[in-house]
Amino acid sequence: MTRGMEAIPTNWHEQIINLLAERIVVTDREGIIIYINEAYCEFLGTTVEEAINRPVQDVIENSRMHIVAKTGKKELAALHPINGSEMIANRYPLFVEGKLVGALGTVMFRSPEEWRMYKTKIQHLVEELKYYKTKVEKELKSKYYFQDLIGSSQPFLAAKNLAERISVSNSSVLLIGESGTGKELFAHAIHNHSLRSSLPFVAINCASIPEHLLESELFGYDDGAFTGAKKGGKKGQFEMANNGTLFLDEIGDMPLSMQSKLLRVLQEKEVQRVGGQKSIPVDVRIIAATHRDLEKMVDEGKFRRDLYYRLNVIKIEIPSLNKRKEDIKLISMGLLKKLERKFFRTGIEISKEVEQRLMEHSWPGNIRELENVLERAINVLDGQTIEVFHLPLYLRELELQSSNQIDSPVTNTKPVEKLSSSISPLKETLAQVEKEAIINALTVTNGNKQKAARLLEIGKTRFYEKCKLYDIK
Ligand SMILES: Nc1ncnc2c1ncn2[C@@H]1O[C@H](COP(=O)(O)OP(=O)(O)OP(=O)(O)O)[C@@H](O)[C@H]1O
Repeated sequence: MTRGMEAIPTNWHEQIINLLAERIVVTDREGIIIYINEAYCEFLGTTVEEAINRPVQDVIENSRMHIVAKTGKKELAALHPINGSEMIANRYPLFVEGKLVGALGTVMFRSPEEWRMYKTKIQHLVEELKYYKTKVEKELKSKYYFQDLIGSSQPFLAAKNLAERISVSNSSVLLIGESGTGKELFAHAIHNHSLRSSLPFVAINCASIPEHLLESELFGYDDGAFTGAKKGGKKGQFEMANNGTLFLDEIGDMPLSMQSKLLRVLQEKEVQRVGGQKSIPVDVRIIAATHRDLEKMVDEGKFRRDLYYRLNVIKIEIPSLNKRKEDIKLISMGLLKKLERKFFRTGIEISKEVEQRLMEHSWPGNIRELENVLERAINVLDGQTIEVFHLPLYLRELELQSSNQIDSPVTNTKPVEKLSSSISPLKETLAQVEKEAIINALTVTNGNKQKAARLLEIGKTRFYEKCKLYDIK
């Protein structure tokens, strides 16, 4: 029995070829057309007789067939403008007995209508893909640069200069600083200044992920690793950050069991997905951050010493805002510019008295708190100048060191009756102060209860109880 092409009668060949691709052209190595079908010629407004034996670029506008016939490199699904339409062309080199002899070209769509129909069908898929691509790019891209880090005080510049200098190295970085001092901003800037800047920057907050999910978040999981696991498994943050930077925020809050697993990955430079057998190599630069005293935690057995040494290759301490008060004005100006863009406003200023209050407050929530204070002020501001009455209560009632605006008990001249009427039972006053402190802490932390509890230095459970007591949502 005959098998293969020999079984097909020769006079069928042309029809079969034409059915496979309505427009087809074949050239020799020099790009001279040796075959072109009628459909193609009709579309080009020529005839087979006129086209044969002519250089392909003289017959088909924008053709690259002569190039493929020379390079031997195929070009698939290339956009090819012909007669004002964008056709999709495939160009293949032809090899006979291992020798490049010419090229074969096909046009994938038989008419612009056909292309349009197809295009409509795939258009929404393309748009969906574009949407997810931008989303992923945004999430995996670091947003801040060193020029976004405002401050000219000596301790801040020392931290910033050190961070800039060590950006290019691959060593692990440990950022230490109170909440809201800009640790995340530093991490972004270091990545953006490094050789990995065009590669992913993945940030993970170790405190905000429930302990039982942290492992699969970091290392991913394989198909069927646990009930509810996504089909086909899921990449972990280590794999997502491959070749780039992984920012482990709040590393001090990582449970001890996870610390050992993290250490293993850092030592072996490979991850194993939850429920998986395979080791996946990863090349990731680690930037870790915490507001906690890791050395003390190590001494207390709450943080692994070996992991601490591994992370603490380059330590950068970011000064808290009250240690660089000379930066407050500059930072406020920078934040106002940012907020003006957000609120579509211009020319906002702060009054001298507000400036003084900003200088005298202790800023437990650091720059995040300052940002929230200014944002709140803009929200209630009708004119251009932020005045004291635009500030939150705790700043309005701040006792100024260098002014006599608020009467001190010694110089107080209010009548006794007036004074006694303003005095409430101690229990009530204390409750009021407690309530305000909680509200302020929540303002400073953008409503993050865990962080607020930390600022107030009370446990989470007590914090929640107090919120319930004072009806704070
Ligand atoms: N030097 C700076 N110049 C301008 N803005 C800053 C600076 N540092 C921090 N910020 C702003 O302050 C806010 C808090 O910064 P960031 O989130 O980086 O702090 P953090 O130390 O990581 O806080 P946390 O420990 O609570 O996560 C952000 O909105 C950031 O834009």
